[in-house]
Amino acid sequence: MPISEQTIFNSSGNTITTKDREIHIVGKLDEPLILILDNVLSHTECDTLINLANNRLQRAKIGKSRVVSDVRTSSNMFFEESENEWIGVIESRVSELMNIPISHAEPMQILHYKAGEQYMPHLDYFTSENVVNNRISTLVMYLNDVEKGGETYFPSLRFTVTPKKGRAVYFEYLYTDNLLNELTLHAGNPVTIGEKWVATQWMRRQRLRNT
Ligand SMILES: O=C(O)CCC(=O)C(=O)O
Ligand SMILES: [Fe+2]
Repeated sequence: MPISEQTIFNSSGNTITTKDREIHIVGKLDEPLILILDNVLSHTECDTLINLANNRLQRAKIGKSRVVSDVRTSSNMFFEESENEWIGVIESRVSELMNIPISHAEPMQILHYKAGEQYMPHLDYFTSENVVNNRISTLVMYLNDVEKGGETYFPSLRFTVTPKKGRAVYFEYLYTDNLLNELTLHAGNPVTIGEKWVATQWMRRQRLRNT
């Protein structure tokens, strides 16, 4: 199939050099564009994100805001915009990598899956009519190695990404051909052994932040 549509991400070459890091493209699907990127985060950054999130997840669990859903059985939390130096550094790297200004970024999400937990197939963009400022791209960053299971799976493409500490999977869904957008349907497979931590960054078409 000839490649026809323009992408947001400029993925030529094997490495992407951001201001503070050399990121490696270790796998790629052309259309819809899906990239597997290694060395997006250092191990120290992964550990720090997990530690910062861990306290807040535990607190969230006893709050009444915790809704039980079958679609996603994992627990989540969101960091405030650049709430500390770690988040600030990671957000600016991610914005440079995703080729979208940080003002278009949603708050970074942390997800924690225990053994048996999963995220059923879903699209990251909103499909209701008249959506303003929809999501356009996603970066899922793996914060730990998962002993078994927990892959990110694209069922329509039959494409699987194995979690690895510091690795990320990138995909975008701003195609004119909506079929390409729909092909980004994805799931977090059940974690079979161990646990799984990810950080998700979603980008919007237009500005979302005031800063
Ligand atoms: O956990 C995963 O592998 C996928 C996470 C995801 O789909 C999301 O955060 O939107
Ligand atoms: Fe998702």
